[in-house]
Amino acid sequence: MVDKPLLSLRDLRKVYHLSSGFLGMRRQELLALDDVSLDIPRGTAFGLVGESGSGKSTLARAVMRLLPLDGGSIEFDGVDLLRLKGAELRRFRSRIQMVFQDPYASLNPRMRIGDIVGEGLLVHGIGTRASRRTMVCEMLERVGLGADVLNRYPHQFSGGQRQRIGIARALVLKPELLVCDEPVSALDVSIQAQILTLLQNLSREMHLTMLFISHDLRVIRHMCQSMAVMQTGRILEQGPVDRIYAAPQSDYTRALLAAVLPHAGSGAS
Ligand SMILES: Nc1ncnc2c1ncn2[C@@H]1O[C@H](COP(=O)(O)OP(=O)(O)OP(=O)(O)O)[C@@H](O)[C@H]1O
Repeated sequence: MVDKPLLSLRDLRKVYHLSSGFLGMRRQELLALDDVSLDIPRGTAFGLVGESGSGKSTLARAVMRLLPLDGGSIEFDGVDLLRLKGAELRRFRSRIQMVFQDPYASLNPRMRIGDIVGEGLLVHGIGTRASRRTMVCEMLERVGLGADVLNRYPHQFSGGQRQRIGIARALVLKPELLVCDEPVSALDVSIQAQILTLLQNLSREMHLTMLFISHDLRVIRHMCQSMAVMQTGRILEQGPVDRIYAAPQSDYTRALLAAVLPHAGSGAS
């Protein structure tokens, strides 16, 4: 029997309303998600690629329930996420966590690392003060940082280390779904592979399901089993990564592939 997907998106629709002209009198609409549907099986990584402005971050924010939608449904572990409110929604929030693109902007500069990583545990009322500290130290160790960082501040760390802190903050809650929105694109190339390997290892050890957003097709191929290609709010094609790399269906995907992998999809292996 095939497992039900952990995450199922059906016909997601998001319209941004933009004001322009004199006193913002002219209203324009931008369709950022245009009937987006996809399924992510439990324990797999699903890649989302597309150029800047194609709607990837909008999709991520919608899954995190950080943004109201204009249509569609989000089912997580068989539950309609868009219907949840209050305490029920808070419970679900700990099961879906996010790693952000910019480790400089996404960590509060005035908070100590121990408090940043432990904040989710506190908010969700998990553990005692002492057990939260233990969980935070263990998680920091798993991302390659020692307990000596607990009382330090984000500015004392490099970009790669800050992203490790962002990963620890997300994973200390032991989520089932991890949404990674361009988690390495703000980092030096030399650091990117280390962070991707860390995410891969933790994902395996913690049985994570991942929605992995990137504009870099090489990163998607490295990390994901299936993928979708987005353009102007629509999914152009989706399927197993190997199939899309070997036989892209759309000209847009072919062009994206040709830009980074000159031999992909050309029939050559
Ligand atoms: N808050 C907002 N208000 C109005 N328009 C927005 C808002 N957020 C995003 N947009 C627009 O919606 C479209 C999709 O943006 P989104 O950030 O989701 O794309 P993206 O694929 O993640 O791009 P990037 O890779 O640059 O982050 C873009 O045209 C963007 O300008």
